[in-house]
This record gives sequence, C-alpha cells and structure tokens, in this order.
Amino acid sequence: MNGLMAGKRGLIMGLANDKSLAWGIAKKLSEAGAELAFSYQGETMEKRVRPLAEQLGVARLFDCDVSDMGALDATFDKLAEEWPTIDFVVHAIGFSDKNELRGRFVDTSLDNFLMTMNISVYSFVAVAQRAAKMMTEGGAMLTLSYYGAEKVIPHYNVMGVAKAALETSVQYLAVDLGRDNIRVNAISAGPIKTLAASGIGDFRLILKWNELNSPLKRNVTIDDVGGAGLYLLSDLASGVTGETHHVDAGYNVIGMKAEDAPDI
Ligand SMILES: NC(=O)c1ccc[n+]([C@@H]2O[C@H](COP(=O)([O-])OP(=O)(O)OC[C@H]3O[C@@H](n4cnc5c(N)ncnc54)[C@H](O)[C@@H]3O)[C@@H](O)[C@H]2O)c1
Ligand SMILES: Cc1c(CN(C)C(=O)CCc2cnc3c(c2)CCC(=O)N3)oc2ccccc12
Repeated sequence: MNGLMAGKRGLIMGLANDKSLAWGIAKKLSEAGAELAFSYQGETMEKRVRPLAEQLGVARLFDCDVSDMGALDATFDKLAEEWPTIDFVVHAIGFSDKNELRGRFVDTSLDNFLMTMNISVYSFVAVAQRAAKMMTEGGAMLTLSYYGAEKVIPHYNVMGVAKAALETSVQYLAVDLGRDNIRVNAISAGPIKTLAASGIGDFRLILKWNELNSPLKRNVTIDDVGGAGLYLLSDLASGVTGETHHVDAGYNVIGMKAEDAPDI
C-alpha cells in the first residue's frame, strides 16, 4: 500500500469481470489506499461484480445503464448520500453492435451509429456533468480509448469514430472542468483479451500483430493499464489534463519496423 490514494474515494464504472480494464485500475487504486464504489450494467453483471467488490472490500455497488439518464441521476444521488464528495471517476464503458464490428465501416447503420456514440461517448459527458457537481477541488476523471481512434484498424469501424469523438470530448471537458481544477484524461490501451474483446473475430491475430510490431514486443495487461490509471488519477498527474496517454507497448509510434526496412 503506497498510500498514493490515501483518503481519496471514487466511482469506477464498467467493471464486468476480473479481465476488465476497470479491474486492473480498481486493484491499483485499492492497493494505493483509495476507497472505491462500482457501477455495473444490469443483474447479470451484478453476480460477477459482487465477488470482486468483496475481494477489495468495496461496499458500494450501483446498477447503472449509462444510456438511461434516470439511472445515472439515481446512481450519483445515492452515491452522494454516502459520500458528499468524491475525488475521481473512472469510465470504462464502450459498446457497439458486434455485427457492425466486422465488414465495412461504410455499411454502418444509423441506429448503431447513434447507439454506439450514446453509450461509448455521450455517457462520459453525462457522467462528467453529474460527477463535477460532487467532486472535490483537484478531482480527476479517466476514460478508456483505443488506437482505432487515430488510425484505421480493420473492423473497429464505428467504434473508432466513437473513440475519436471520446478523445476530443476529453479535451473539451478538460477545458470546461479545468476552471474547477478537475482534470480529465484518457488512456489509449493496446488490445487486451476482455469480455468486450471476446465477441470479436480474429482477436488472436490482432493480439499477435501488436505483440510482433510494438517496441516492447509484447501485449499490454490490465495491470499495465492500472498503473497508468493510478498515476493519472493521483496527485502525481496534478499538471496533466486533456491528455490521451498511450499504454500500448509503444505500438502507436511505429511507422515501419526496422526489421522490415529494406537495406538502404
Ligand atoms: N479490451 C481492449 O482491447 C481495449 C483496448 C482499449 C480500450 N478499451 C476500452 O476499455 C473500456 C472497457 O472495456 P474492456 O475491454 O475492459 O471490456 P469489458 O467488457 O470488461 O468492459 C466493458 C464494460 O462496458 C459496460 N457497458 C456496456 N454498455 C453499457 C451500458 N449501456 N451501461 C453501463 N455499462 C455498459 C459493460 O457492462 C462492461 O462492464 C471500453 O471503453 C473499451 O472500449 C478496451
Ligand atoms: C482491439 C479491438 C477491440 C477491443 N476494443 C479496443 C474495444 O474497444 C472493444 C469494443 C467493443 C464494443 N462493442 C462490442 C464489442 C467490443 C464486442 C462485443 C459486443 O457485443 N459489442 O474490439 C475490436 C473490434 C474490431 C477490431 C479490433 C478490436
């Protein structure tokens, strides 16, 4: 317990199971002394989340579908009854119709475009509205993005457009909330085998490609993401806001691998 988060408390949204990026972040925050609350999506998730919450001594659990503004209001109202103020919020939520995360982006439907943007992007803005009202001075928000926001990743499709919107939303929220000294950042994580990833065909190939083509020659883990999340949510990052921080073994910096370059 390095005490970096001693005396701090906050909400982590988007925990599904012990493979979740949210779980990697929750473990590191808890080890650093933070007090946590979890929100999850629906009864099915509750069964998986409760044992994890018990493992970290987390007593506050909220069922919150972030596409339901009433549920968001209820969650933050109930949280405020127990904790008048919070120091951080983690948003680890993204969703699209998996049938449109294959094939071509040009074939994206209006319904799925709107649903994907609502759940994967607007929900972070809606959370920011509610969290900012109960955040201590110096509070911090964190969301999760992916390289598909910056460059085309085959079949990431409308999720890539959503993550681009999410990363720009982080910049606009950082400006609005900076006046209250609330910091807003994103982690752009490399591919990790989670529940959300398990619905994706060829995910093994994506993992292998990243392993072979990243400077560290490995995939990242939820613990890599957790460590960077702890930093961004702690006072160590007191001067960092509006930032999308890559935790991807350096994959995003590669233009061409040296071993692929012709002998020039
Ligand atoms: N796994 C990866 O390769 C990877 C890489 C970079 C970024 N991300 C992002 O990390 C975040 C967490 O995803 P993960 O990979 O840990 O998978 P995950 O399936 O463990 O987490 C996704 C969570 O989103 C929640 N969710 C979906 N729709 C919701 C709704 N309407 N209301 C409330 N919650 C809802 C799910 O319940 C789940 O808990 C997502 O934003 C994802 O886009 C994932
Ligand atoms: C990497 C990578 C991911 C992981 N990642 C970064 C993600 O952000 C997960 C995105 C995602 C969003 N919605 C759903 C699913 C995954 C599958 C299950 C489902 O029903 N809906 O997803 C991909 C989809 C296509 C190509 C690469 C990837």
